[in-house]
Amino acid sequence: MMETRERQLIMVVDDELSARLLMRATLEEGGFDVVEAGTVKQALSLFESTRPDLVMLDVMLPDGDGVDLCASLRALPCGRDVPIAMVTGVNDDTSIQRAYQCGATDFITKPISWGTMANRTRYLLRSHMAMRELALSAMRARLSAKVFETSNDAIVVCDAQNRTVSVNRAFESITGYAKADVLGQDPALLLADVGSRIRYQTMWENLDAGGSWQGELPCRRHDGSTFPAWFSMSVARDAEGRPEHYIAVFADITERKVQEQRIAHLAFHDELTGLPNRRLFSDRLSVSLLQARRDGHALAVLFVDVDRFKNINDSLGHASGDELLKQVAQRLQDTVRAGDTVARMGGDEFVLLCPGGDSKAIAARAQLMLDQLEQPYHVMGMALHVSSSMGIACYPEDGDTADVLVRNADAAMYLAKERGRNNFQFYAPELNAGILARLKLEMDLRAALDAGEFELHYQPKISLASGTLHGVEALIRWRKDGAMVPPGQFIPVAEESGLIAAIGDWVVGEACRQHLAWKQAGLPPLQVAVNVSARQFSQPGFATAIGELVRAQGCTPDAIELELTESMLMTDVQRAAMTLAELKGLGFAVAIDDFGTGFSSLNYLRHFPVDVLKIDQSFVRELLDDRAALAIIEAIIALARALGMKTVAEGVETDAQRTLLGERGCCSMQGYLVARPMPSNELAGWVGSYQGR
Ligand SMILES: Nc1nc2c(ncn2[C@@H]2O[C@H](COP(=O)(O)O[C@H]3[C@@H](O)[C@H](n4cnc5c(=O)[nH]c(N)nc54)O[C@@H]3COP(=O)(O)O)[C@@H](O)[C@H]2O)c(=O)[nH]1
Repeated sequence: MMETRERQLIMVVDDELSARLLMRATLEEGGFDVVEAGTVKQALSLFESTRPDLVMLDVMLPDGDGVDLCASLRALPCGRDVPIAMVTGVNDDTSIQRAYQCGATDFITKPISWGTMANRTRYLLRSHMAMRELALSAMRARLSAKVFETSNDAIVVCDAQNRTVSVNRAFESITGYAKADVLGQDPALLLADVGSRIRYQTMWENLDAGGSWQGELPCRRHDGSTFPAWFSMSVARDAEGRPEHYIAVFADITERKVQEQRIAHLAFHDELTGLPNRRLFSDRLSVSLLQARRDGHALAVLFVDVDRFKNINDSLGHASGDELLKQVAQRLQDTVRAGDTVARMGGDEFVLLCPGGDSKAIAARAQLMLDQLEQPYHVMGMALHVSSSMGIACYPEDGDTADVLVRNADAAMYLAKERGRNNFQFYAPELNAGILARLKLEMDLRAALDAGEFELHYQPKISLASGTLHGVEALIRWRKDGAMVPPGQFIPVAEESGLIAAIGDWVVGEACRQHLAWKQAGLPPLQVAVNVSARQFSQPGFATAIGELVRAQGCTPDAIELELTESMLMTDVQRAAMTLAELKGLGFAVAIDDFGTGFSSLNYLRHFPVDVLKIDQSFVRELLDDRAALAIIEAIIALARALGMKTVAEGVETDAQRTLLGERGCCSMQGYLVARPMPSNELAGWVGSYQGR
């Protein structure tokens, strides 16, 4: 209210009208505005509505006591801070005493000196204002002192000559200096070294130019230990703009620096082993390549992969796997020379950068490393025998960028795996993308078998005459990274690499297990047909081995039908005939798959103890449109009949195909018309709902 008024407002409270009028006239003439009240009641209401800057209050009022009114005004929120002058008789000591207790500011004694009244009022207002400002600045000073003392940051105040005039408690605890040690001193005594003194100079230049500065300065404590400090410096100037005080606020940022360093370390290092990570390795390799190019030196990149690491991780747990990786990392570090870099690329893959050296020297070092890596590891109380494989790419012959060298070393590592693991291979340009993809697929296949990523799907086989279900064909599937890989994409690779033997054994074992499971679940006896690869069939002792495998599962061989192809039998007819005889002797059923597509000597066929000829789906597909296809099917059916064999038509997709096959005397069929291959858990439901059509 006061700010918006042009003249200060005085409230005069007196029961005598003449006294009020006189007071009004005097004050208005003296430059004030005046409001009047004659009673306590009027005074209270007028005070609240006008908020005067000063109150002149007579002690005697008709409806109460002026001293009580003073107390009531003070009790109002807007009355706490208004000067109240009591107008009283000279000898009224008791009233004066009481009035002071009730919050009166001053006294004007009667008879009133009207000539000095306006000046007296002005003085009253001014002194009240001064008192108020004094109280405010005292409060601010108390606050500043409190902030100064309780701040967690150290505060140093220096005079214009940069002599310390004040420090707070945080300064003492951070630096270990007592206040007495530093008063009058240049705070430069805190600086840790020459470097920080140079920065201190820069700080002064900035401070003089801009009035403030922020930055890091390494400092030394009283006990000689050092710490990084973050400073905020400012200048307080006098009215003429001359520096009066320099104020430095600083914090010990040791902890923050440790955290920052940790974060920076993590960005470039592997958390498990502490080795440089892919990013740092790539940086170092790029720098080394620049040097090698400039100096005409060679360098080698060695890619190391722990053999069968997944097995260890899966069987012994991740904690053991981690421990093993840490030990591998340590051994690699122990074998490299100063200037080499060992990094972890992720998983069980490590990579080394070895500047200089010819391929002979690199080979010797690679062998040394492999020897070290092959020594037993002691993990969680166990001795683990683990080897590693290594691929090497050299600059300049195998690439001249970091990416290419690492990629080629990786490719060479796959070759080392392919060549039996626990060896190193140099990159060769013949290791092109196609070969690499195949090598990778092969490695993945090995891992898939260990990881249980294969599953069997089953396709029902039904009698064409009765519609009854009499067996299923087991077809392998690979569940890789959530997607299903069809066998056509991996069986050929499994065959070439020899992995098919292990996969084939798994298929037979799984088929037996499932046959028994369905039997126990009350399903009709379902003979399971499994596909046998040429490589399996040609293995010496195949019949005995598969017989033992089936019995080991608790099955009899008649639960299994072995599907072979014509070409398998025709490669070495005599051997094939003997193996077939053995298989038959053990009780297995045998079918010739895809019959009619390969080269068969019908003469030999009569010596093969085979139960079923499977008519290839290529003939079935053409059956209705191509007379030749129908003729071949009729011939196969006739041949089978003559030799006492059954026939199964594959890939039947339409009713017309099924009808025609039935009319021509084919015994059984399988195909999408009846059911697609399905997982074992779906088959039980399918059997329940199958109507036998
Ligand atoms: N050595 C092993 N070989 C195996 C094994 N499991 C499968 N295979 C061989 O892979 C080839 C491809 O098999 P797949 O992709 O499973 O295809 C089979 C059927 O799904 C498919 N089929 C069945 N009915 C129909 C149909 O109505 N239409 C249509 N277009 N396709 C159909 O045909 C394939 C049957 O193959 P097969 O009876 O074996 O000739 C394949 O050559 C398999 O032999 C394995 O465990 N080991």
